Amino acid sequence: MRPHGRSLPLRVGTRGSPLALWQTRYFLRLVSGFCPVLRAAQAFEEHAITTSGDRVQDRRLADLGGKGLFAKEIHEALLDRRIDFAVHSLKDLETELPPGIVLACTLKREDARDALILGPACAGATPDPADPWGAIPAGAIVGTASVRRQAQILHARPDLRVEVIRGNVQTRLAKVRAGDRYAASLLALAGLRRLGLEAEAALVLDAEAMVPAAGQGIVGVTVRADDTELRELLAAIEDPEARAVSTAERALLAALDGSCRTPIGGHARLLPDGRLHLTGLVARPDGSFLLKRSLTGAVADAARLGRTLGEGLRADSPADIFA
Ligand SMILES: NCc1[nH]cc(CCC(=O)O)c1CC(=O)O
Repeated sequence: MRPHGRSLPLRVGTRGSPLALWQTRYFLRLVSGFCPVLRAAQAFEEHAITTSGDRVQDRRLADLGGKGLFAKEIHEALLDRRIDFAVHSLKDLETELPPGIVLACTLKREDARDALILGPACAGATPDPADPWGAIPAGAIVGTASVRRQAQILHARPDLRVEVIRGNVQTRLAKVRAGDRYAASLLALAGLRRLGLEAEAALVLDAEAMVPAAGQGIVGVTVRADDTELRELLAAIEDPEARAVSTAERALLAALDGSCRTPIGGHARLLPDGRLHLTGLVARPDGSFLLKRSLTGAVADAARLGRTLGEGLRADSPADIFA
């Protein structure tokens, strides 16, 4: 397959962080491996785009009401035809895309789990998978900007304090290592692996102990809905398993319709028998309420599975969570 009559280079939009650029190059390797015309040195042009989310320094995205803050400027560039497609961390991409933009493909998932990062205050403690929080001293500060991680930590360890930590993966690791504020933090194992920083993880948290975010570890590519040529090309490199699990997870998220202030987790996996197993979590940010449930169903029903689980979780959560 080749993009007929298309002028090269194809322009790919991405955020500018080291992880975003890694993901973009990974995607470009995949497409060019599939399409010989795109193997030429000048076939692609990277457009690093600073998003509103990147400008947020010290606040929680939740406090800015910001769904889609990491993608707004990228969507605009796509609709304005300044780029041809865009590469995203799926977990940062809102469930409802702007009209005219589609999620054209999802790439093979990297590990979806969160990793525990321990600073000098936890030195000497040997992390125990059976008691993942045991290595963190009583009353210590855990740095995270994610209400999902915050709620699950505080539910397990109400004595801990959570403070916002921001910046890209490397910045956050440096802040924990400095040891002057945060005793520990949590990061997606996927990001650490892709940046060659997996050794920074003291422990990988089981997806049941710390339910990951919907789409975590999956790279998604968006294009204009009317760009049939690129949609076809991208469909060819789609990973069907990543599509199935992300469809279930994103339908769960959409059904819960939480704001960014609502701690929500969603994680699906394929069972050996080929069915889809989806776990969903809803909580209060302070961890005083936490509801976690799972459902199993057919891959063909991924969206319905997510919606059903989401609606059930919503119905059985106290009203203040969705207020
Ligand atoms: N919100 C930031 C973000 N978006 C995607 C990843 C990691 C990579 C991924 O989940 O695909 C991260 C960092 C983190 O949560 O540690």
